[in-house]
Amino acid sequence: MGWPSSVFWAFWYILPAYFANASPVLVGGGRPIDGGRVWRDGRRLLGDGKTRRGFIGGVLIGTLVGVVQYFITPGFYGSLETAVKLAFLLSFGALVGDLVGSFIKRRANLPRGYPAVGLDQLGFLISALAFAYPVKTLSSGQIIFLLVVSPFIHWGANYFAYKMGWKSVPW
Ligand SMILES: CC(C)=CCC/C(C)=C/CC/C(C)=C/CC/C(C)=C/COC[C@@H](COP(=O)(O)O)OC/C=C(\C)CC/C=C(\C)CC/C=C(\C)CCC=C(C)C
Ligand SMILES: Nc1ccn([C@@H]2O[C@H](COP(=O)(O)OP(=O)(O)OP(=O)(O)O)[C@@H](O)[C@H]2O)c(=O)n1
Ligand SMILES: [Mg+2]
Repeated sequence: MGWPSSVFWAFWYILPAYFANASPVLVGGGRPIDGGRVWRDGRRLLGDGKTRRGFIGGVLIGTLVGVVQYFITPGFYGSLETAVKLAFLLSFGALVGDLVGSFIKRRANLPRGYPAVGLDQLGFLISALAFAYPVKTLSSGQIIFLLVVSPFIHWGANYFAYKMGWKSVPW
């Protein structure tokens, strides 16, 4: 594979995780996953920014993106079943990583929405890659590429969402 094609397939592979991570901003809200509960340090388990609707909506949208991707490039996935499994694991993994990130942020006494550089941009990605690994993975070069470029895309996407009035902070 030449590098333009490696780069393309790396983005194509990770797209469900990107969608899953971005969707809660638009579809989230309502009851927080932690139900308002506090940890033994007296602070919220996850906080009000992690809602059940955002989580479920993100997993559904990310998985749906995988179905669409299958019909565009069936050869990349081999079967619809593989595409759905992969997209589900990438989406679920991304959102679990997002929850772990919030758990860590609350333990560090960072309020909801406060930036944690590294964690915010890479937590969801590393978790998505790990969950999806058993079904299909990328070359190590492609993984390193995603780790390097995703923070910039994440910042760009958040800035865009802020400018659109979808988020109250540009991170
Ligand atoms: C259909 C429904 C209801 C929702 C679709 C959601 C949607 C618009 C998905 C876009 C998917 C996508 C390709 C997103 C960009 C990739 C990415 C890593 C997103 C991470 O999500 C960040 C998200 C939440 O941040 P959090 O981790 O703190 O929770 O931010 C929300 C962003 C959006 C809802 C807007 C999505 C942004 C765009 C469509 C614009 C994308 C702009 C860029 C990629 C700029 C590129 C910049 C550089 C520097 C290259
Ligand atoms: N499982 C999720 C994840 C996100 N969101 C929505 O998406 C917004 C942005 O997500 P994120 O930046 O991950 O949350 P923060 O509010 O920054 O909270 P934290 O400090 O815990 O990361 C949240 O405020 C919330 O409205 C949601 O409803 N459910
Ligand atoms: Mg945030």
